[in-house]
Amino acid sequence: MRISVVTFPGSNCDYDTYRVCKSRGNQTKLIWHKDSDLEKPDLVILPGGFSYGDYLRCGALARFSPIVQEVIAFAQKGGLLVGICNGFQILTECGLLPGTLMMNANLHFICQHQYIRVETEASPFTQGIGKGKVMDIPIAHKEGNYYIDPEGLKQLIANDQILFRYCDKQGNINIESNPNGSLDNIAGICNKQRNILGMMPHPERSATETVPTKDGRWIFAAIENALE
Ligand SMILES: NC(=O)CC[C@H](N)C(=O)O
Repeated sequence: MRISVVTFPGSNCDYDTYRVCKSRGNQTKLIWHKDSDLEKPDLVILPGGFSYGDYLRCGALARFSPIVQEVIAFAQKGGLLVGICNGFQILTECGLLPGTLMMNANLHFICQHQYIRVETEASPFTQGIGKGKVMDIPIAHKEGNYYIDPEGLKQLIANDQILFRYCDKQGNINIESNPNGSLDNIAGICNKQRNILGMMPHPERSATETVPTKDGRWIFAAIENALE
């Protein structure tokens, strides 16, 4: 499949994401944020990093980059769009995903291995992985504390939009297995139409032979199968 990975000034996971996508046999391109052409992708990824230095609020300035209009148009036509970490923050800033990502509860940047649980298979990003599957996928962020108002949370649950929750090795979801204070241990969600994924953990950092955990590959494989 054809994948476009967008680079913003300050992105630092763009090349990792590019490399993983390419190594899996996908035709992959890096697209500069000032470009206005996504080059006909099947999947667009907004990678992690510190776009515009995280000034103001993570993702708040990146949403004004020229390419973002193309990304929105692509997603509105049903194209598959994934925002990882800073990419997730940008998607909430654009209004493509509901809720917001606040400062971590402990006010620190957290970089660690993290277990997350697949909450539903009903999405192109999780199909075939298995509901309840526990995956070790690293996190690295300071503003990953997901929040949405009570009505919004009700909608997310009712529409089965919560794809991943933070958990422990056994899959238990509780305050101890919540690294950043996220409401309801939410680690990743999709939109109502189910073509946009935002997640704080980094699947691209756990998808190659050279790293100790490879669970991110489940997510790339699910998307590839969905687009086959
Ligand atoms: N790895 C990332 O994408 C980090 C996102 C953002 N800079 C934060 O610290 O929250």
